[in-house]
Amino acid sequence: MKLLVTRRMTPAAEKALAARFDCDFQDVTAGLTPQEARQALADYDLILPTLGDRFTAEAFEGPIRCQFVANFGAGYNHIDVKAAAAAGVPVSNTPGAVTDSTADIALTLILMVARRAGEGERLLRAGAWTGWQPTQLLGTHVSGKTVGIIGMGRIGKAIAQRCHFGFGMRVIFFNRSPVSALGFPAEQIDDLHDMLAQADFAVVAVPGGAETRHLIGAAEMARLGPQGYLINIARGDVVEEAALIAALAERKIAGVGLDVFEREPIVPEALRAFENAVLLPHLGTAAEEVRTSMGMMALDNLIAFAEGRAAPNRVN
Ligand SMILES: NC(=O)C1=CN([C@@H]2O[C@H](COP(=O)(O)OP(=O)(O)OC[C@H]3O[C@@H](n4cnc5c(N)ncnc54)[C@H](O)[C@@H]3O)[C@@H](O)[C@H]2O)C=CC1
Ligand SMILES: O=CC(=O)O
Repeated sequence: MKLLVTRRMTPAAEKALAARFDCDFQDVTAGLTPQEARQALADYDLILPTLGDRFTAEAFEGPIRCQFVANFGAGYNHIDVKAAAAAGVPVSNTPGAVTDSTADIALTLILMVARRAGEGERLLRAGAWTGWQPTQLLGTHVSGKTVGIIGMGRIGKAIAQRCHFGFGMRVIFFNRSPVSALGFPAEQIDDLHDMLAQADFAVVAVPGGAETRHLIGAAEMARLGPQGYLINIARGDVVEEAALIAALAERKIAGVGLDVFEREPIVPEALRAFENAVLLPHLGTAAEEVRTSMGMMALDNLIAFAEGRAAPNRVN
């Protein structure tokens, strides 16, 4: 079967994919446009896409040869999975493989923004460090503070674990359905605004898509308050970027740590200008082993489909 892999993968993942399927590895950095996605659906039996490839409803409107789309990544908001199902194309993702590394990046952002690490490094690299001072670059102590997690799924739980066991933090969370048996103390709060008002660090870990678009806007940042930090490792458009820029300018929140942006790879100049904004280029899963595991998981789904078995991570 002919498989389109829309980006280059790790050598181990490419080797495993090429051993099983007739692969075209696209050596590009830009994602597929809806027109290119439509062409790919017409030309290939199988597709392994990733975020940035725009498999919109329009992409599924043309003639379709493709029988299975195995997304490389946990988030699949770039694929219209309802349109895919209507066109008879099953879609899978790679949950679990991404969990620990993405939780680690959330903790990286919490620590960097609270302890002003980016700001300190910029100062040092600029040759402006004059030596240790008792009152220089004073940040916020993370241990013992309250973390409020929005979306207590796989990644949310892994973040909560790290915060509880690693930093002795109080854990509170908001989730659309009840969550139990976490194995450590954590309080579910059903009102997002109430939860934000209690949080020192609010961490966004919900899936992207129409339901969560701009879930965090001006009103939510006002609830977090001038001592509160906002962290987003989920999808950029869950946080209303214009409202975030206004909140930072008006000092309505203490700072922000972002791994994701509304219009990646565009990061507004206004956002880049804030010293209290830590900005990472979507590094959540950027570790060799993790990207290989993601590739292997996508491959497992493709093999299951090709052998007539149920794909383990089907989402539609
Ligand atoms: N920065 C990065 O590199 C990465 C980002 N991600 C993003 O993280 C997201 C979450 O991943 P997982 O934890 O594996 O997913 P998951 O499906 O295990 O967890 C999502 C949680 O959010 C909750 N939820 C969904 N909609 C909600 C809403 N409207 N309000 C409140 N709660 C809601 C669900 O009930 C679930 O508990 C992915 O969909 C992806 O977009 C994932 C991996 C890496
Ligand atoms: O953003 C990455 C993903 O796996 O989703």
